[in-house]
Amino acid sequence: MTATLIDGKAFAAGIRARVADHVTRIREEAGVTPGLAVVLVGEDPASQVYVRSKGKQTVEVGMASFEHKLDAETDEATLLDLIARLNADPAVHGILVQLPLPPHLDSDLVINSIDPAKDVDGFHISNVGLLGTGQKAMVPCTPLGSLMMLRDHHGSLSGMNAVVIGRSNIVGKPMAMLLLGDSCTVTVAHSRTKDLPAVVRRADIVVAAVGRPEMVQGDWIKPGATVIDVGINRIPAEGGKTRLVGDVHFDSAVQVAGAITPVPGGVGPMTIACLLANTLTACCRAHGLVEPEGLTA
Ligand SMILES: Nc1nc(=O)c2c([nH]1)NC[C@@H]1CN(c3ccc(C(=O)N[C@@H](CCC(=O)O)C(=O)O)cc3)C=[N+]21
Repeated sequence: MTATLIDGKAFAAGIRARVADHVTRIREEAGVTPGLAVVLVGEDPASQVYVRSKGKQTVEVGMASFEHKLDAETDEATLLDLIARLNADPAVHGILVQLPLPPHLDSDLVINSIDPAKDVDGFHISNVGLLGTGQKAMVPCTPLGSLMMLRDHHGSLSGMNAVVIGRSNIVGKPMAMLLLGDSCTVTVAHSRTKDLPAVVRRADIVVAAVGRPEMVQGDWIKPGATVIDVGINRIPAEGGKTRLVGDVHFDSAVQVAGAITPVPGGVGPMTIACLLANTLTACCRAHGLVEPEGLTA
């Protein structure tokens, strides 16, 4: 038996269509256009590609896109000054500072200087605290997109055993909070976890977010489990080319799992779709407008 493929690319297109509808509606009813500002420091080529595709999709759903590219040597005061201006700009409802920042910049300080109401990444300490206590927050995009696919596939997640592999602030920890919020029994595994394969074998839901290409093997997966592969790793391929793989060894896992997300075309497109959804949500909250349904946690 082979697993059902969870098509993140198609799912994300559906979310963008719903976002676009709601954007039209609030423009007609309230004369408001949501705006997303993306700040990129330095010239990492992968980041540039990613920022360009976010900008394009932002415009496609009818929102305003503001891109700020600063050179790699930008000092902290200059970056904080830009964030202060974006915080004060009524045309900007969402602010994303592309991570990682160059090492001379303190990313915690930078993120915590963003107005929490505009923090569409959900990385500000206020949003982390709100999510952790079950209050209305801006929810990090990758975990939110992963949760949407899980809810869509299963209906209720209540009582399921979920194992999150990875404890990062951007994926592992918020993913664990969201799964707990949906009444899963959650285990957060990481590089020091003893007998990781045995821990993963207990899971009805596996979320792999470690950043190690193809680490999770098919024989670690409980038959019928749902596997969400958050990894996006570029590895060498034949003929001097490269290819994208996840943190899960897809060819072996697909034989055992009940459902699995592919890479590319799984979590990645959902991350961007949720960024747009969060920007719309932030805009609606800022203006006291009706929020779109089913696009938040
Ligand atoms: N503050 C901040 N927030 C982020 O959300 C953030 C960030 N910084 N820094 C960089 C990472 C990376 N990231 C991706 C999102 C979508 C795809 C994506 O759509 N990938 C496609 C494939 C793209 C390709 O072919 O290269 C896919 O998986 O199908 C990839 C990477 C968001 N990030």
